[in-house]
Amino acid sequence: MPLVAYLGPRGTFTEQASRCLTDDFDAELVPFDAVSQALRAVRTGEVLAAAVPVENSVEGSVPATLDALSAGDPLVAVREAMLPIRFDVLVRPGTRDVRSVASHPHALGQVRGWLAEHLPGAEVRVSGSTAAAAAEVLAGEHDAAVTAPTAIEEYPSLVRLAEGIADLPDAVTRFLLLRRPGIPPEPTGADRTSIAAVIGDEVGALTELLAELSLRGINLSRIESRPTKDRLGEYRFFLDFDGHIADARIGDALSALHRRCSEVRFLGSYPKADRSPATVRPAASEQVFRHSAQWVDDLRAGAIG
Ligand SMILES: O=C(O)C(=O)Cc1ccccc1
Repeated sequence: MPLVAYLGPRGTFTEQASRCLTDDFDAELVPFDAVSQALRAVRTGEVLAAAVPVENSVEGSVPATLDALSAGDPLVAVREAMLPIRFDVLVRPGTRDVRSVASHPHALGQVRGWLAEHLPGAEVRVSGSTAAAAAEVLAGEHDAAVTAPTAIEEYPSLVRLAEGIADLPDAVTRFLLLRRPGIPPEPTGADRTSIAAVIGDEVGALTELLAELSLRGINLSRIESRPTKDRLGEYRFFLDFDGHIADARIGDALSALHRRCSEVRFLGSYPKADRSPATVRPAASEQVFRHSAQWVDDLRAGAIG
């Protein structure tokens, strides 16, 4: 049975997401302590794929995931999942005074208001994941953990101090299933393409990169920058846009970016979790692209334009 890595231990949001991401094949889910370790296991071939959190509607991107995607051998996303996010607070039975509370940074960021109101004196500590924080509470390292609602099933000797909390009730986290590069999943008409691009430190470089997309009627759904870590002021841009590399307008835009950027990494074309079809302007449709490419071919072959 293929192995699929996830950010563990058992009981994380990513474990839940990994079940959605593998619901069309039999997979054995294997927990790893960090996103970077899960991705390393994909790169070495120890596992087939890894489920990782990539961004949240409240806290933004997960930097550990973006960094692990841009360093090391390339990986590509083949599926995405969205999970609504609410949290429980778990403590050891009999805990009266909560002096420390731990969780994954993205969880802490989404309950900041609740913590300030209900546990104002507690020291806030960062753990590798929400479930790692629960394990650490069990071991007596912290008094409370902010966890996924499913975590109590893995830590039944802890009790809920609070249930279903979130500063913003409609928070959603997006997860990706990443594999070693291969033929992308078939286009569905409701796909997303992700890339990471490094541009030169020149006037208008970012505007020109974005123009390559907008001129071809491509809808950008995310842009995020991370330092390249090579030199101060140099950034890698993570872009998500509607469409599939098999689409003429996307292939055309990618080849333009390849000419323009000092580095472009293809991070996959995969079906969007919400299955919302891409809206394509008439001038950017497959048919129009094919027709105009044919026109150029005909001219080259000596036809009269
Ligand atoms: O720590 C977890 O449970 C994770 O899967 C990472 C995470 C943390 C907070 C919201 C979404 C994902």
